[in-house]
Amino acid sequence: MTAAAHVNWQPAGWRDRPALQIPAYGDPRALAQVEQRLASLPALIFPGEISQLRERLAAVARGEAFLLQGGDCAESFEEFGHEPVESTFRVILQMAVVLTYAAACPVVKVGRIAGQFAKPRSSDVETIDGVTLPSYRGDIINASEFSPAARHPDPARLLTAYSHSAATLNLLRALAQGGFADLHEVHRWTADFVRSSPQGERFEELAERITQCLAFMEACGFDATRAPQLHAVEFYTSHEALHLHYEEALTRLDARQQRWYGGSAHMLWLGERTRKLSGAHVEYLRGVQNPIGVKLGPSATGDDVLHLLDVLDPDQEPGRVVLITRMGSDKVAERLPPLLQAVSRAGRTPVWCCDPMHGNTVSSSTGYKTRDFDRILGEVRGFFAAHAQQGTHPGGLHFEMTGQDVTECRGGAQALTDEGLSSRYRTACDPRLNGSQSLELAFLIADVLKRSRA
Ligand SMILES: O=C[C@H](O)[C@H](O)COP(=O)(O)O
Ligand SMILES: C=C(OP(=O)(O)O)C(=O)O
Repeated sequence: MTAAAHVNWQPAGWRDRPALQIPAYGDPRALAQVEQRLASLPALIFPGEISQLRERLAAVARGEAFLLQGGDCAESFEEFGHEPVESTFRVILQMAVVLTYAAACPVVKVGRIAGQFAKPRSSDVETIDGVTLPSYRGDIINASEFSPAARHPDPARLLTAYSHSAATLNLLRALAQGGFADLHEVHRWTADFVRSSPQGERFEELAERITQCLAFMEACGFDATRAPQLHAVEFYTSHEALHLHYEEALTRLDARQQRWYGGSAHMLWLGERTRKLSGAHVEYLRGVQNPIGVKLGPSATGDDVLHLLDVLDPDQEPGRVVLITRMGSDKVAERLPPLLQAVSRAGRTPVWCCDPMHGNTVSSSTGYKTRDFDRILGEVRGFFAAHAQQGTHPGGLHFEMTGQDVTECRGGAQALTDEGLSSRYRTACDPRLNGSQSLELAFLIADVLKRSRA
């Protein structure tokens, strides 16, 4: 958006629009105090980083790079600590290495992390054994425990979300820049529980080839100390911009460019349930400079997408919008091509990204929300096939995943079944791929990506 366009935009402008999925707070004064406090704290990210990510995404849109976005469905205050952050970071690194090696193209790494605390829900209430309470909406709003006190929206949680995000980001910056992500350390990235699995062994072979390549190049005189790309990675954060009180309070004006930016994450996305043109979420997101993701489910039409692009990206800026399609494995072949055609015909070149998680959620016979590994892979294959047919660029993938050894999605080489789900089902909301399933998927997708780029 040009600087002039901001004349008609203010961070609080969303308040005049219907704001879906944000609960009413019982004590508006307490909420306002928290907002004031947040507004006085430093932004978590800086405008230069946003510009850099926009450049990287522009390369993805041109077909010169690939986007990998992944992380928790919902981050949790209780599970917070070094281990969950490091394990997710290392699996994203592993997946990125697998994809980079196969497709010989740079992978832009974006975590659903350091702020993914608000969840849109299908129903406002949950009923258990005849008791009805407000739904759990993510730790920034209420707690998942099923009691009236826990489900009450508490404004103090916004401050906790901010401090958890700041600490997570601090760790991510250290992991990305401080030696852990050095390509010479590639052998150390595999978690113990994955190491002896077929995908762990396959990764070890790849790591060995990379190590040999580095040794060969260094023997030929290549000075690795002068190649910063080998020693550190760029890692960006993202979350759904759902809780607009939080987002507004962290919005800052970049004095140099006279443009607003969202200071809570590098990339923000608009959810499938809040993408109505006249709604508060679109109004907020149109005014910030961050790259904007837009979730598109099976009901989205070509016109819906074009109208959203007109509002969110009126100047057709490279790297501004990432269209994240989540159709379901059974619908992707029918629903995706009309969107690709409409957008191409309009001469638009957004990043196209596939979220194979949210259209593939089912209930297990044992009462858990789950997703099947094969259907996840099926949607990814359908995404690549639709792009190949339409001549558009399949730019990236978006996963709900964790580096930990959870049992939330069925299938994969681990052959998790309904009965196995209960042993380590820990998600606060939707089922995630575990570290082993994520790596397995990366190897399978690497083959598809390689063919698509060839
Ligand atoms: O992550 C996405 C949504 O918040 C989630 O799928 C909603 O789940 P629900 O349908 O159980 O509310
Ligand atoms: C809520 C999410 O997705 P969607 O808006 O696609 O349902 C999500 O990615 O957390």
